[in-house]
Amino acid sequence: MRKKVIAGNWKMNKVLSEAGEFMDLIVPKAPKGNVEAIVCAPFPFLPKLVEQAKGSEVKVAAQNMHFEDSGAFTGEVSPVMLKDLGVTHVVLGHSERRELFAETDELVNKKTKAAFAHDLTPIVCVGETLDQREANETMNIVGEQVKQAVAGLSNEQVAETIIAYEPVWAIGTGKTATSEQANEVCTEIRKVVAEVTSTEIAEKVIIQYGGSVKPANVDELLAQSDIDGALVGGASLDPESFLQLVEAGTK
Ligand SMILES: O=C[C@H](O)COP(=O)(O)O
Repeated sequence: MRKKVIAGNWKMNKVLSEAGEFMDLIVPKAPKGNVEAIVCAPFPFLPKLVEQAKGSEVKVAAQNMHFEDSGAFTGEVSPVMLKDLGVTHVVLGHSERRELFAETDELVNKKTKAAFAHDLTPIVCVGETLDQREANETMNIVGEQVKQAVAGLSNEQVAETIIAYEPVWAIGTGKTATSEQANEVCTEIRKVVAEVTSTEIAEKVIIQYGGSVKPANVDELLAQSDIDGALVGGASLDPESFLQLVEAGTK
């Protein structure tokens, strides 16, 4: 049975003291077992959060990174730096990065390869816009994003990649995809992964759903056959709410 992975993506929120208080609250209470809790925090908080998470099963992720190891890339953060800090995961190709910072599938692929080169687990985000859904393009768009993100990876690396399906129209809008809609696309993603690797590999891949996930709807989403977790924005900012979401992953 695949484990459940609940990742809280804080986006550009909190200050260092608030981040520290959050970790103080969740680290001792986070449930163990077949669920993984990941906090995806802004870069300046990462060293402190990694320190606070030490000895626990809570993992700390970055929300982005550059694909090069080092160099003249003002304002960027490299995979080498993240690894050195003790970060274990990195969110790549979030729709806000794609939309607001012009990230392409090709760039996401370079970053995904760089993550594996430095032993970081990528959480690769894919998802369609409302226009694309209404034009019946969801499966093509999402399938293509997945194929391009994992192009050139070994089967073992694909098996280790976490894929987060986040319909853009459901992010921060309060509009959750129905659990059936979400599962339909997650099932398609697993099919695409099987096409480019094998059924065995596809069965191992963790596929999260993201988009207005909250304690009130998480159980139904996690009960779906191909949804193995959640990438949560707004509802991950409050420690009690985040703990409830992680707890839901143990059921
Ligand atoms: O990375 C998280 C997603 O963008 C979902 O955000 P949300 O839960 O605030 O809709």
